[in-house]
Amino acid sequence: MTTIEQARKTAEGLDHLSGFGNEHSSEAVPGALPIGRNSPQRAPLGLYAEQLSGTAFTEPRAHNRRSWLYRIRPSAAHPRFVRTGNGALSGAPFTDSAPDPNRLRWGPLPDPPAGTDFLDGLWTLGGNGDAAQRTGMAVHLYAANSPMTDRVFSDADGELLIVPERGGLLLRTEFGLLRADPGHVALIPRGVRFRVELLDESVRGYVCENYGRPFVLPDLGPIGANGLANARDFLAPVAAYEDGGAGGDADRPVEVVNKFCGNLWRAEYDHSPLDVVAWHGNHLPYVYDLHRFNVLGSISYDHPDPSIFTVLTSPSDTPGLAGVDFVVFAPRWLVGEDTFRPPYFHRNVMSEYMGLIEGAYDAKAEGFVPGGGSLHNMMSAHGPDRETFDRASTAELKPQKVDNGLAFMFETRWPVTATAQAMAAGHLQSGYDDVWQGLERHFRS
Ligand SMILES: O=C(O)Cc1cc(O)ccc1O
Ligand SMILES: [Fe+2]
Repeated sequence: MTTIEQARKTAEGLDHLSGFGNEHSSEAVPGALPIGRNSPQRAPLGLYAEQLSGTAFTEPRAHNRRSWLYRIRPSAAHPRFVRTGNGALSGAPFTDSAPDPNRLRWGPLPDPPAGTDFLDGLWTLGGNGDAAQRTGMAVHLYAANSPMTDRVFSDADGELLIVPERGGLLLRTEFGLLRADPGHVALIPRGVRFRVELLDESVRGYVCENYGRPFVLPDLGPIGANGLANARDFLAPVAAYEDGGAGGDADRPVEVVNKFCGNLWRAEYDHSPLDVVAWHGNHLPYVYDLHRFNVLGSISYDHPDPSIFTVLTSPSDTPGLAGVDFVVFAPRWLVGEDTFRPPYFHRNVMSEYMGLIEGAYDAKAEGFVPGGGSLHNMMSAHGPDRETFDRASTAELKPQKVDNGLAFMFETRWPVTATAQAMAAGHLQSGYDDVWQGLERHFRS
């Protein structure tokens, strides 16, 4: 069997635990989870007990995130980390180019050389804030064609929201296995070790690295108790562990790569750190199928603000102001009467990075393609391109199903500074401004 066939077989029919932010528990071996306490004098089955804290010990109960891991070796048993190359990955603060008020748009990342795994295939587009201050976010793209073999990654800087666009991923995490196909998203919490295997020859997608408060479901206010992303559709893994070196083979060392304050550090372990036999807690990885999103919208007139499409939000200290929102433009009906139905022209104090998972987006006739992305920074004027404006201004307003695409947005409170590599990239499109050329003067006084 090829490694892809093996990964596909493993990814078939994985068990899950459903719910968002829940206190879940799971054991891969019966009896591995202590009952009634976290730190018994001797943990069951000779395991080591270890707490992983995603929030300060003292944060309010409603925000508090931590998990208890029962593992073959404690995480503390590791050699010294040394700096390794960052590749095309970088972290906030982003200072290698000036924040740019122009509308920017990129085509997809070029295919990487053979043998590129998920970690080597990460390419930073830009971001804001400061990883060391635990504020802001980064936008990364990835393109890979090889599984992570004998190596594991963890990000101390933030949680990783992975948005596959091409090809499926099998994520082997400390908490167990998850699969993420295009149209699904996966979240790896801060500090959780994981390895990415591929379910297809070539994979590509987007990553939002969130340095700030962990993503939560948005409040629903007058919407009521249900709707948007429903909590029960978020799936955490069940416990699964590796015993020994890489792939369970004691003689194969494992490279553990840790992203810390923007840089990559590596250490060679003599065992896999994915050796958690049981766990309980709420600092957990999960997957979510974007097709499950319950899209709400206007059933009378006008185009609602896209905040109504928020899947996950990372709150700031200011109520209603997100460090970053993850927003999805999923298939939906448009029925607004006397309404310009596509996204309106606007200037926004928030900065908008958009990507396309499949198909097309209703504000752009051409040029915004799957795997590509656009950046409309703080106060930059944007909206429908000329072709879309002309079409939608004269369209017959019968009920219309928009079901030819899946787009998303990382909307953030601070301007996104693109990296120098993103500003110099061959796939940065020139002439993006032209999509708004030819919007004629129609004024009659
Ligand atoms: O710019 C965009 O395409 C995203 C967007 C969509 C929408 O429906 C309303 C506002 C907005 O910023
Ligand atoms: Fe916008």
